[in-house]
Amino acid sequence: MRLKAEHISYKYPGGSREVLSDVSLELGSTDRLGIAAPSGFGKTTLCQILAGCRTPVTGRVCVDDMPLPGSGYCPVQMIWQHPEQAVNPRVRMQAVLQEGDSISERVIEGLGIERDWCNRYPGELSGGELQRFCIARALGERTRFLIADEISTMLDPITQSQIWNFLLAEVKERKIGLLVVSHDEKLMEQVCDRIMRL
Ligand SMILES: Nc1ncnc2c1ncn2[C@@H]1O[C@H](COP(=O)(O)OP(=O)(O)OP(=O)(O)O)[C@@H](O)[C@H]1O
Repeated sequence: MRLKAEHISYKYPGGSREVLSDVSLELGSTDRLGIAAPSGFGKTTLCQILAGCRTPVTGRVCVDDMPLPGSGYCPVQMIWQHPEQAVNPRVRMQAVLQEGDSISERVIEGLGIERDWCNRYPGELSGGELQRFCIARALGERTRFLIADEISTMLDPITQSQIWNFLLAEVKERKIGLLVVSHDEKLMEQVCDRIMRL
């Protein structure tokens, strides 16, 4: 499968400048692409457009030449930088996990999610524990492309390497195309097979 973004431009409503201007990229099922750029260059905005969370002003995003679905499960899933902003604070973690597609036990275990965490609310977990749930939620069975936007910035080095080791094995096994945004150049060199600079 192939994720394609063609000639994407974006300007926030009321904004004075274009945040993205004529950006194109392609991602195959076994690719691991890094996106590097200074702060404010539109990396998060681009991730949101690729995952169908934001509509570009011009250009289009397709999977195998078909536009992203307007409803139902999106094959392009995004993991957000701040997990506490990506979950409903009023629902227990078990329900958060069930928001997307079905999630295999292998994913739950591989991410080190403990059973009793599932009965807690988001505010009763650490940032790192919460991010594991967000990663699991993005790895539903129908996920074909994964967009990881600064997902490990808040994690300690050991947790960071556990999570990346699991993620890399998972995307390889399931042939999920991976797009990684990070300011950590060393991490990107280790995780990605090519890096695009905006
Ligand atoms: N909802 C919004 N409304 C208006 N402007 C926004 C909005 N969200 C982001 N911006 C602006 O768009 C620009 C790009 O933001 P974005 O978060 O995509 O950049 P980024 O490259 O991911 O930055 P960072 O590396 O700091 O996370 C910034 O100048 C930001 O202020």
